[in-house]
Order: sequence, then structure tokens, then C-alpha cells
Amino acid sequence: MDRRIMGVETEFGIHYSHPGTKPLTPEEVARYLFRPVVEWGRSSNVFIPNGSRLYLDVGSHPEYATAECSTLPELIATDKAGELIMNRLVAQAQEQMREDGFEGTIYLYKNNADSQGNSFGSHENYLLQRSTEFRRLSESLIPFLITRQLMCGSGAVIADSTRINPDSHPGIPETPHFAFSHRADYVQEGISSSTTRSRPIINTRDEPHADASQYRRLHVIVGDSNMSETTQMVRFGSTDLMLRMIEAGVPLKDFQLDHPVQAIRQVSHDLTGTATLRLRNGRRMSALHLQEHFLDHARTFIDRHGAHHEHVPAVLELWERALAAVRTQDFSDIDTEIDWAIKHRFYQQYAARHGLGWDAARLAQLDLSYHDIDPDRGLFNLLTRRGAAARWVTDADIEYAAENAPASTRAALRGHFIRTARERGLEYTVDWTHMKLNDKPICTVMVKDPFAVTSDQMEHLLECFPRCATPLE
Ligand SMILES: Nc1ncnc2c1ncn2[C@@H]1O[C@H](COP(=O)(O)OP(=O)(O)OP(=O)(O)O)[C@@H](O)[C@H]1O
Ligand SMILES: [Mg+2]
Repeated sequence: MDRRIMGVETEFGIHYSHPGTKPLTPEEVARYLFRPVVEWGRSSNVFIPNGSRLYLDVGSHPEYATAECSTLPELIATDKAGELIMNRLVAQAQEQMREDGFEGTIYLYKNNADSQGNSFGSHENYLLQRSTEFRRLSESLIPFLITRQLMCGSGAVIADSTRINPDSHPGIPETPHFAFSHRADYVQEGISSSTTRSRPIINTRDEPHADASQYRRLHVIVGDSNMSETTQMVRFGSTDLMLRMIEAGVPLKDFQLDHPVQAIRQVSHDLTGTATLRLRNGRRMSALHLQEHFLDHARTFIDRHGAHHEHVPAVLELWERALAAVRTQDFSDIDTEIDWAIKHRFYQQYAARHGLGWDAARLAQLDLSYHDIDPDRGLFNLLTRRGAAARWVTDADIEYAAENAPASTRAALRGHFIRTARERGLEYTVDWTHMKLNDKPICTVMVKDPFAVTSDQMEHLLECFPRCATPLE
């Protein structure tokens, strides 16, 4: 597969700060947030004109699932567009709340856990050929997913590691420290069909959102929510490269780990990358060693088969630089590009200036603020403005992606359908594979090929319908 369909789902943490003013529960705040969505789409689960999905599940974590993308710039711009869309919703909700006498402030965090210890996710979706044996693929991929935090962890201040049981997870320092990953401590299994109850690394639920005889959708639910565009580039780019190698039959199965859950925590809490992990074949290897192996394989593979897209050299280069930084313990070469290193640099400078240790409440606060998606208030956004965090797409790309679906996938059809139906005042229903006008259910258009960018059936359906007098607002 030369191009791969990819999508990322982000669940946002929500907080309402209301010192001295009337309180609201998180559910009530989420309802305010989604009020314009419900007014627009008559549901809190809608597909929007950029082909993506906005969703408020039971509970209070608003979710944005990007449209299907097939290039890294599309995916990263469409994911970042989710932050823009959420920020617009926050602005509208704040206005409405003020009118209703609620004077507090809404915070939305693109992170992975709240102060009560609930974890929420950043789920990646990758299209696979059904012919690739899924079990073999997952087993080969898991050691990579466990150790890729070295280049794509979002970093975490661990003020109190005593809640992580040292007996079942040896090697985790008891003193306050900085870790690679926020999500790692919440992972409970290697592979499973559950996303929440047992929180695996790969979710096996078989919902391809495509022709099931040809395709499968891989659902990776172990990732940290990244703020940095360059970190996202290396995260999605390197995972896609691993998948290509596994699909091509490169033997990577020998690296299976004895205890995946123990290993992911051990890796997260060891910034040197050198603590050794026990493999199923009895050998021991460090996270750094494993990643260096994977990178070597990827380089050889690309030398032999050629780069399948123009950004492969950038992916390999940042992957290599991140591993070199961990190996030398000199993070200065990646500290504007990799989330954990951007954080680490800033927190260390801050801590030195104020004489703080990793257990300081102020550092925990900064660690939350890093993920605050507000463009003016959020720490990551502030660091970006100062040039301390690198960009990989532009503001214009992100604004464009907030309104327009990726042009290279069937999301373009969905976007066009939604826009046209609304302009013509026609009631419609869509999901990842279907589009229908509610008055004409028998003519439901099904697009099982996620790469399809034209559909005569859809054009025909839209043409058949006369315009209504009033467009849907
Ligand atoms: N065939 C496909 N291959 C890979 N990714 C896909 C495919 N079809 C859709 N996607 C992507 O998968 C994601 C699906 O998001 P959605 O939140 O609906 O996930 P889900 O896991 O099916 O459902 P839920 O979150 O309700 O459990 C989107 O980001 C979308 O772009
Ligand atoms: Mg989802």
C-alpha cells in the first residue's frame, strides 16, 4: 500500500474554574460547549464539513476524530484543526455562560489524564490490508509502540510515583522525576478488544469502516496526546514505516517483550533509555537498543525499496536525532521538536530559576498548562510563539483544514455532501462509509473505498433533489 489511510481521535480533558462564582459540573460545561454543535447538527455526534467527527460521549470528554487522511501534512493539519474548532466552541460557550450568569473559565486540555486518575486517549487509526495476518502484525508492532515514547512521548512530571506499585512494576524511581510518557502508566494490556475497561496498547475490535474483505483498521490506543507538530510527524511517520516493513515481511517478531505492560512503564520512567527489558526469547535489550534496531531496519528498507512519500527523509532524520539525544543525554538537538524534550528544557530552566524539585506543585501546574489548547494561555502555544517549539504545518494549513476535508480520501466526498445538502436545505445522515438524504433512504450511497474521491452515485443523488427554499444554518 503506497498511501495509507490514517486518522487520529482526541479526547479532551475539560475543567471549569469558577473561584467565587456559581459552579457547574463537567457534564454541564460539556453541554454548554456542544450546544452550537447540537443546534447545527441536532445531535452531539456529528460529522462536520471538514469530514471529521465531533462527539460528546456519556461523561464529559469531548472528542474530535479527524477525517481520513493519507498524507502526514493532511493528518497533522486536520488534527490541529480540531484544537481550533474546540477553541471556537469554548469562546461561544463562555459567551452563553456569561449570559446565564456563570462567570467561570473553561479549560480544554489535550492531555491523557485528569487529577482523579482517569485516563483518556489519543487513538491512532491505520488502514491495513486484510491479507496481512493481524496477530503477527500486532505482535511485531507492540515492542515498537512500547519504546517509541523515546521520540513521541509527551513527557510528564511525576511528583508522586508511589501510586505505581513497585512490586509489579520494578525499576520505577520512587523519588519525584520526569518521565517520557503520560499515558504509559495507564496501560493495562497488550492487545484486547476493549478501549476503556482494560486499556490495551492495540485494540482489536474489528470495525474497518471500509470493505471488510479487503481492509482492516488498526486501532492503536497507547499514544500520548501530542501538542508538537514535529512530534506528530515522527510518531505517525515512523509507525507507518513499521507497518510497511511488517506488511512486506521484514522479520521483526524476535523483539517480543516478556511483560509489555511492565515494559512500557519501565521505559517511560527511565530517561536514559538504557534500562534493559526482558524479551520472550530470553534476551535483554534496552528501549534505546530496540528503537535503534527498528530505525536501522527502516533505513535499510527505504534504501532497498525507495521512499514512498516525500516526508520519509524528515521522519527518519528526526527519529535518528531523538534516539541520539537519548543516547548522549544531550537533549538540546531535539528540544524544540519533541514534546517531552520541549517540556523538559522549559521545566528544568524554570525549576533552576526558582529552586524547585520535580515534586513542586508549580511544575505539575505547568505540566497541565502545556496541554491547554487556548492559543493565548496554553504553555505549548506560548513556547511556539517564542520559537521554543517548532512548526511543521502553517496556521493557514490548519485554518484551511478546519473548513475543508482532506482532498486525497473519501472525506472529500463526505465534506462535499454535507456542504451541498445543507446549502440545499436537505436533511441528511452520514457516517464514515455512508451518506444519505433522509427523504430518500433507499438511495443511500455507500463508499467502502476510503481512497475514493469521486462518486457518480453521490453526484446523481444530489442532482436528483430540488433545492429547498431555506438552507440549513
Ligand atoms: N478505513 C479506515 N482506515 C483507517 N482509519 C480510518 C478508516 N476509516 C475511518 N478512519 C479513521 O478512524 C477514526 C474513527 O474515529 P471514531 O471516533 O469514529 O472511532 P471508533 O473507534 O470507530 O469509534 P468510537 O470512538 O466511537 O469507539 C477517524 O479518525 C477516521 O478518520
Ligand atoms: Mg473515537
